[in-house]
Amino acid sequence: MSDTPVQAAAKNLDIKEVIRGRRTIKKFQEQPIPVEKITEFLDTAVWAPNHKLREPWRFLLFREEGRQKLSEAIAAEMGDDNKFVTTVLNVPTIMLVVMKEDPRQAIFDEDFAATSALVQNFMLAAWAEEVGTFWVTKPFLYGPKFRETLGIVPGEKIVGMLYIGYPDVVPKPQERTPASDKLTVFK
Ligand SMILES: Cc1cc2nc3c(=O)[nH]c(=O)nc-3n(C[C@H](O)[C@H](O)[C@H](O)COP(=O)(O)O)c2cc1C
Repeated sequence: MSDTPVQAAAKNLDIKEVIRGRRTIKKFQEQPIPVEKITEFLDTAVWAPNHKLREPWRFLLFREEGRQKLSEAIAAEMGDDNKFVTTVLNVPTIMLVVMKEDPRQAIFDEDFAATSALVQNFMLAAWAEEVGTFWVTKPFLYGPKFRETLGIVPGEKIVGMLYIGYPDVVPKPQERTPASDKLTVFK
């Protein structure tokens, strides 16, 4: 059984510290994250709220030689001299988060929100174990040749490409606007 909030606090798992401390990591150490670790983070991430428990997501993971396939997909869409063709060969682990697109707008929106919550859960679960992530969105993720090469079919949306690895450089935080500046309270 999971810990109660009081038990979790006793173990010193400070969720606020993890949320505030997480940074987008762009420079990684070379060694890849074991697949078992990624699966562990995902098994935490899938506890994201999702309406009717549709669990509208699936995942494609690229590591070691498998990164070649992702590089090929980018080249198929963008040509060989695009910088991402080589960038993805140097990132230790990359994951595409794919969502099923419901034709009904309201359900699409719910599923997109749920999948985004899953991505944040994943990044926090990883950060809590000193694993860094970078959520990347680029136009080629929408390209038909890129998608076809990877078997992503019409009716599926790529919500994000995540770079994953042990951080080499952790950037300084960029301060956030206090929420109270954007808060309207009706009382
Ligand atoms: C949906 C999404 C897409 C993003 N795409 C990019 C991107 O393509 N390039 C980039 O440099 N950062 C991207 N980011 C990361 C943000 O730039 C980053 O979260 C922001 O600068 C704050 O830094 P922090 O995550 O370290 O707090 C993306 C973030 C989100 C949520």
